[in-house]
Amino acid sequence: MTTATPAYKRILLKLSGEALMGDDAFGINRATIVRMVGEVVEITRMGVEVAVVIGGGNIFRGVAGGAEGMDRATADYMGMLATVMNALALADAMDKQGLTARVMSAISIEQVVEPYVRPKALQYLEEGKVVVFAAGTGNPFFTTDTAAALRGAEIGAELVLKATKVDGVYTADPHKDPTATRYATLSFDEAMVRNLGIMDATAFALCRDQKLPVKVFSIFKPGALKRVVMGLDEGTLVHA
Ligand SMILES: Nc1ncnc2c1ncn2[C@@H]1O[C@H](COP(=O)(O)OP(=O)(O)OP(=O)(O)O)[C@@H](O)[C@H]1O
Ligand SMILES: O=c1ccn([C@@H]2O[C@H](COP(=O)(O)O)[C@@H](O)[C@H]2O)c(=O)[nH]1
Repeated sequence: MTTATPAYKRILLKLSGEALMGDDAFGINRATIVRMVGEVVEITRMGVEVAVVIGGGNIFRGVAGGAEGMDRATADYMGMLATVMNALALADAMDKQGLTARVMSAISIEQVVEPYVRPKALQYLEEGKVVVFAAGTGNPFFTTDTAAALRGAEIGAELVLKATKVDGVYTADPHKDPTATRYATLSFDEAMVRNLGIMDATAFALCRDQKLPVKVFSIFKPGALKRVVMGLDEGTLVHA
């Protein structure tokens, strides 16, 4: 364990699936996942208990053409399965860097990964293992951001860290509007009223009701994850 004192004991890290692509058009970029896991290793060495919810955009958007015109719920199950693939890749990369990771799935595929059982997840976290939550909430019509809010509340995380491609919440999508400016902090109500597309309203509402703050930051900025965990000024804080 390093001497740096973290500001949080237990966190829920939401990793964007699209961030796993690195500069590739879809899929998982090996160097990118290795680098991201390296940052997770650093914060676990500080004694922080880490649970991860992984998105599926890197795989699911790659097959979205095939899902066009499909029944929405069926397409959503495909999306959830994509997150299981990402979770397996992430846990494998974690194991290779000396972390003990356990993947828990919200949908039952027991030959592949163990099912999500809350007391078991809590036990793993207390043992210092990283828990990777796969398959989102297990329900169609939701997102992995909502899964992050849900699991974060269930495990008693002190903060949800949304690790993404942008370095915070902007007045508009910065990829579409170059004049957009970044908030240092804002409330859940402001984020919902202004319809800021960084997270869906269901996720924001759940975090607001559970008084679970969210930090949005760039996973591409080296050291940013550690800075957030240290309580330093990084990204955007969304609060109740
Ligand atoms: N107001 C805003 N501030 C910042 N980013 C925004 C905003 N509105 C939309 N975005 C977009 O949201 C994206 C972040 O969402 P991200 O892709 O991480 O989410 P996701 O859909 O949860 O992940 P996944 O790739 O796993 O589906 C940014 O890349 C940015 O383009
Ligand atoms: O609880 C959930 C979580 C996800 N989905 C489906 O999976 C894809 C990928 O998740 P992202 O949050 O976009 O990374 C999502 O588009 C949904 O289709 C779901 O149905 N339920």
